[in-house]
Amino acid sequence: MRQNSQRCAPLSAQRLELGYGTGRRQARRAVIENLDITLPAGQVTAIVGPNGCGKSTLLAGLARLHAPRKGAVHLDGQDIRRLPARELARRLALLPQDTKAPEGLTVAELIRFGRQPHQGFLRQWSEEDERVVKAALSAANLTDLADRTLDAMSGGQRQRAWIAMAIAQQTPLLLLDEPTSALDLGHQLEVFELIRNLATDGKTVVMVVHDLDSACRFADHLVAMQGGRIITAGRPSDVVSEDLVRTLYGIDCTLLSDPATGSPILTNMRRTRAAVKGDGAQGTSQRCQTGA
Ligand SMILES: Nc1ncnc2c1ncn2[C@@H]1O[C@H](COP(=O)(O)OP(=O)(O)OP(=O)(O)O)[C@@H](O)[C@H]1O
Repeated sequence: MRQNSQRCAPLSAQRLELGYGTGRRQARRAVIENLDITLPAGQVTAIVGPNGCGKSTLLAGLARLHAPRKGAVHLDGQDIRRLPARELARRLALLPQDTKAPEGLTVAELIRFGRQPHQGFLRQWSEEDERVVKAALSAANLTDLADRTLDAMSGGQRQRAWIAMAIAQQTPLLLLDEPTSALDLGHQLEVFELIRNLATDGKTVVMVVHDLDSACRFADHLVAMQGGRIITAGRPSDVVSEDLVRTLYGIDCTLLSDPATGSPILTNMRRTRAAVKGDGAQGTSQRCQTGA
């Protein structure tokens, strides 16, 4: 399941700096600073880290929603600033954390938007588009809800509809910001299995995830961020340690190995004394080995 090629790294960033605002209104402090990252092709990468450390900002920067203040993002070796918008949308899909759809839009209509990069003046809606939309509905287990309007659905159902739209875009690369945040345990598992299947089919998936156990179980590659920087990256079983959990979250824990999958799982969690006193995870931030 995890033997996919690393023949090329489709997405990477070099010395990336990202921040908010422009001109005089530009916030002085960058959110992401001097960051290098390479996302392994055909694999699932999970980006983890505490609230506000810059995960969503990084994902948006990788998808060209934020222009870098410094550095660059490369897709298959090309600077993404040079790619025409339609071409970028055929190669990379981003599912942001905050999604908004026009009132009254149905699930099927939303998913059809995913086909837009494949349409054109000479290329109208086709049977192939219809087949892809049906397959995306089925993959997200939404076939029975295809005609339901999004505003009449639960948060979890809506989240699956947006994932289906990203799937219908049929890009080799998917960037998913907290794709399971509104889902119950059963649907979380369903979405993570779907993500694994996408990687088995050769796609590269990058997801921001808060649940470290799920990140370890379903990702091949884990990137841990703190304060706008990557503090460690690699195979989950190589990089996740009790020290890392303490550094990131201000939590002491006992790390065990899942008897079924061998991936690290967190047990016996309690907040560190520093966290209880209000120092959060910051007091231990330098104790973890760095290196992305
Ligand atoms: N539109 C914005 N304008 C100004 N600052 C912003 C904006 N969006 C985010 N920030 C700031 O950038 C920093 C990183 O935010 P970001 O959303 O990337 O973090 P995150 O790691 O994804 O957080 P979370 O886990 O809570 O989703 C935070 O300090 C946040 O306040």
